[in-house]
Amino acid sequence: MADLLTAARMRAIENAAIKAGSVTGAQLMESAGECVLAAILARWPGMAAAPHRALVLCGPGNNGGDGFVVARLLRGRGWTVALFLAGDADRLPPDARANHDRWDGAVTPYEDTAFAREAGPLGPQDLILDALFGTGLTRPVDGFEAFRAAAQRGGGRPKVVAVDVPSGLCSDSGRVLHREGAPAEPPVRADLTVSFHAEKQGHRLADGPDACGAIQVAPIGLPPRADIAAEDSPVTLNERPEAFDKGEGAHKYAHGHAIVLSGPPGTGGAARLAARGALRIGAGLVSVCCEDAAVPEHAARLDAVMIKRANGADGLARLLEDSRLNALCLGPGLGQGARDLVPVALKAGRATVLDADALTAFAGDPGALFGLLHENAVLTPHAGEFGRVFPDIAERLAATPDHGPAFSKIDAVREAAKHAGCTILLKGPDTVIAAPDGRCTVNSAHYDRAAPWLATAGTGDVLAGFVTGLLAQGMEAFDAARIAAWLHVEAARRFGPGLISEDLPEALPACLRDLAAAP
Ligand SMILES: NC(=O)C1=CN([C@@H]2O[C@H](COP(=O)(O)OP(=O)(O)OC[C@H]3O[C@@H](n4cnc5c(N)ncnc54)[C@H](O)[C@@H]3O)[C@@H](O)[C@H]2O)[C@@H](O)CC1
Ligand SMILES: Nc1ncnc2c1ncn2[C@@H]1O[C@H](COP(=O)(O)OP(=O)(O)O)[C@@H](O)[C@H]1O
Ligand SMILES: [K+]
Repeated sequence: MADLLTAARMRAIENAAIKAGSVTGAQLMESAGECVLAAILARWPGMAAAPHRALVLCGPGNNGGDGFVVARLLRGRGWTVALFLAGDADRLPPDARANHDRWDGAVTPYEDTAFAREAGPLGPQDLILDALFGTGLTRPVDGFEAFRAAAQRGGGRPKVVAVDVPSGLCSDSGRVLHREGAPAEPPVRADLTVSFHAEKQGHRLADGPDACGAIQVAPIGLPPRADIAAEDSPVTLNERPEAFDKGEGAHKYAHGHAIVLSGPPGTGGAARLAARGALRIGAGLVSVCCEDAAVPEHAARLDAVMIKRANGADGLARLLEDSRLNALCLGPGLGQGARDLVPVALKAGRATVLDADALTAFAGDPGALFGLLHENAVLTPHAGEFGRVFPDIAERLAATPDHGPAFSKIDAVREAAKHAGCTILLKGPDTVIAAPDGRCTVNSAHYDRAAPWLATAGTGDVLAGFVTGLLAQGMEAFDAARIAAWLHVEAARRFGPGLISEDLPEALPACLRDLAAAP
C-alpha cells in the first residue's frame, strides 16, 4: 500500500536523505522541476511538439524554487515564459534563491493587473504554473485575485498545473485554509498536480481532489521508504487488496453465520440490503433477525438469506446463545429498538458492525456506548452519525481551518478509533478507516476510482453488510473494513451509471473473480 504523507513527514524524509549524503536539496529541486516538465509534456503532447506560452507564478519558499526550475526548462525548449514572484527575492531559501539566480528572464513582482494582462491572451495550448505555495502553507492565501480568476475551470482557458499542491490547500488535510466567514473555495483548480516522492494526505481528502484535477507522483531521488522512525504507523492509500480465499472443501459454517438485525415491519429494506451484501461477499450463512410482526414481510422477499425471530433484547440474548452466530450487523433500518439491542449484541462479544440507527441511538449519551465497544467492533458512520457519537471531534473538524496544518478527517477518525477502542470507518468519497492501534487508510473514490453513483440511498447499508460478511469469515476488524470499502467502490465502478444500492451485491462476484485471478 502506498503511503500518504504529511508535510512534516515529507520534510523528515528529505532531511534524512540530505543528512545521509545521498542527495542534496539542490538536486531534489532540479529533479522536481524536471519531473513537472516531463509530466506536462506527457499529458499534453501538443506542448511537447511545439513551444507555447507559459505564465509561472513563484512563491516565497521552495515551491517557488521549483517554479524557477520549470521556467528555465521551458525557456530552454523555446517557450515564451513570463515569471511572477510573490515575495522578496532576497528572502528566498537557499536552493530557491540559487534557481532564481539561474533564471535569465525577467522577474516581475506579482501584482494583479500585470498578471491579468499576461494571462488574458493565453489559450488552451498555453500553461499557467502554480508554484506559489506547497507543503509549507501555514495561513490563508490572501489576494491573488487575477491568479485565482485565471486558475478557475472554464472553457478555453490555459492548462493549469500545480506544483506539489494547489496553492491555498493544506497538504495534510486537503482543506482550503480560509478565515472565518470567507468562502472555502479552492483558490486554484488545477488540471494536473505533480507531486513528489509520494502523495500527500491532502491529495485524497476533502477539497483536495477537486483542486488537484489529476494527480501524478514523481520520484525525485529519495529512498523508496524512508529509514526514519515514524511517530505512528503511516497512513496508506487503500489499494487493491490481497485475494481472500474461501478454501476448498470447507463446511458452510466454516465461513461464518452473519446476523443482520432488522426493525419493525415496513422498514426492513435496509437490513435486507445489508444481508444480501454479507452473503455475496462470502459469509457461509446469513440471517435477517426480526420480531414476529416483521416475519411475513421478510419471508416474502428473502430466499438465500434466512430469517430468525427474536423479540426485543431478551429475544436477542437468547438467540446469541448459539455460538455459531459469529458476526452481527445492527443499524440499517433498526429503528427505536436499537438503544436496547446494541448493548446485548456488544456484550455477546461477537464481531459486530454498528451503523445508522445503532449509532444515532447513542446521540446525547455516547459515553454509554464506549464502555461496551470492543476490538471486534466496527463503526461505519457517515458524517452526521459520526457527529452524534463523537461530538467533540466533529466540532473540531467543522471549525474553520484558518491555519495549517489543519485538523483533518484522518486526525478525526484516528482519534475516534483510539477513544472508542475499535475500528471506525467514516464514509464519504474520502472514506477514512482507522484502528485503535494507529493503522489508518484512506479509501479514495477519486481520480481514476471516482464512483459518484455511490451517492444513492442504501449503498451504506450494503457496505455495512460487506464488512459483516468478511467478519463472519473470521477476518480481523480493520482488514474487513478496508477490504469491504475497496470492493464497495470497485463494484460501483464496475456497474457504473444507473447504479442503485441493490446492484452492488450483484456486481460483487465479478470483482471477487478479478481479485482471485490477479497476481
Ligand atoms: N525541501 C526540499 O528539499 C524540497 C522541496 N520541494 C518543494 O518545496 C515545497 C515546500 O517548500 P517550503 O517548505 O519552503 O514551503 P512553501 O514553498 O510551500 O511555502 C513556504 C513559504 O510561504 C510562506 N507562507 C506560508 N503560507 C503563506 C501565506 N498564506 N501567505 C504568504 N506566505 C505564506 C512561508 O512563510 C514560507 O516563506 C514543496 O511543496 C515542494 O514544492 C521540492 O523542491 C522538492 C525538494
Ligand atoms: N460522491 C461519492 N463518491 C463515492 N462514494 C460516495 C459518494 N457519496 C457517498 N459515497 C459512499 O456511499 C455510501 C453512502 O452511505 P450512507 O451515507 O450511509 O447512505 P445510506 O444510509 O443511504 O446507505 C458510503 O459508503 C459513502 O462512502
Ligand atoms: K503550488
